Amino acid sequence: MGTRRVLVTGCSSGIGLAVAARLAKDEFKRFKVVATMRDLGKRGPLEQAAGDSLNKTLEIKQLDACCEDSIRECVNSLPDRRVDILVNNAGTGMIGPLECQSIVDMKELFDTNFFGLARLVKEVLPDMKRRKSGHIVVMSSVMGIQGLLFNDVYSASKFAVEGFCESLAVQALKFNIKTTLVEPGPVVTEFERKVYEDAEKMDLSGTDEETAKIFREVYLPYSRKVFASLGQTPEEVAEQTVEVITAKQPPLRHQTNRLYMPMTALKHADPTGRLPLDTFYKMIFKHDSVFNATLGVLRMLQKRVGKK
Ligand SMILES: NC(=O)C1=CN([C@@H]2O[C@H](COP(=O)(O)OP(=O)(O)OC[C@H]3O[C@@H](n4cnc5c(N)ncnc54)[C@H](OP(=O)(O)O)[C@@H]3O)[C@@H](O)[C@H]2O)C=CC1
Ligand SMILES: CC1=C(/C=C/C(C)=C/C=C/C(C)=C/C=O)C(C)(C)CCC1
Repeated sequence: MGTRRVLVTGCSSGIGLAVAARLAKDEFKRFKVVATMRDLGKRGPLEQAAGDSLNKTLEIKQLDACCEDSIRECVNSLPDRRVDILVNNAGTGMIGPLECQSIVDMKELFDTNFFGLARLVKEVLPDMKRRKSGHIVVMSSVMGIQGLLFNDVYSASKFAVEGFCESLAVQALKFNIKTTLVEPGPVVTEFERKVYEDAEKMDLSGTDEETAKIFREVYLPYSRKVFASLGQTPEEVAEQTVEVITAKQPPLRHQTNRLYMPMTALKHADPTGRLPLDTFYKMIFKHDSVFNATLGVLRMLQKRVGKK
């Protein structure tokens, strides 16, 4: 197989940056990376991470996932408009009590996380179909499989992403186009910094005192603990994304964090939904005993399997 052109979105930081740099530095030089970001003023960290590969196996282009014209302009600028692999990574987070979040902000989140994907796929799919080859790789989340309290809107956006890809994958396969949803658990990136910074500043006067207290005193500290104990690096997620891209038969879904898998497995273990609901309830509201015990078990597992 010759060199494959990979278009990655959201490369100014985090997972997108790590994926673009990792692909560009591939020891077998299998990829030509088109690393995109909406604000080229933020290209510094990627240029640094790309090192010698910059302007050789990696080029940086402007692309805003919320703007069809910018997507078209970027794809039109590529020889034959050819994108062999799309890594749809651009996305943002949002946490907090629903009553404190505006519909405008929710729509903005969906505009990036869901409609951004729809715009990108609409742009590259027809050419992939004509060529009868391609791979659509999408940065979803464990929250695309399973909701988490105070992540209602973010989780909904990732469920939308999952439904979209699962539906499209069947038709795509008919044209020899592969689809993969990469599903990371917590990853230590700007994403984490931004959501917690927003949460600290959040005006909680729109909700009742009990909910505000649960968010501030239970959810925030515990979820931060989860990031600290289970959080992966963007490089770990990038490594697994490359494995998915180079697999002979790429999976439809790939969870990157083995330590988070017991959580997502609950969903499939009980179709009534009671098991994950009751377990999460206990972990959160009876956290002193159950939550700490769970973290203890996960840490033990972590030592055994290595942090993956
Ligand atoms: N971090 C985590 O815990 C997890 C993250 N994910 C998913 O991984 C993906 C990457 O997130 P992560 O690397 O962690 O977070 P970062 O905040 O570090 O990176 C997000 C990237 O998306 C870009 N972006 C946001 N909006 C747009 C847009 N409209 N057009 C183009 N680019 C845009 C950001 O650009 P800019 O700098 O301009 O804002 C940035 O480059 C997201 O889809 C996220 O949902 C999934 C599971 C866990
Ligand atoms: C609070 C809490 C949890 C937190 C999970 C977190 C914080 C997951 C974050 C995932 C992210 C950030 C995905 C991004 O797409 C658990 C472990 C489910 C157990 C129940 C209590």
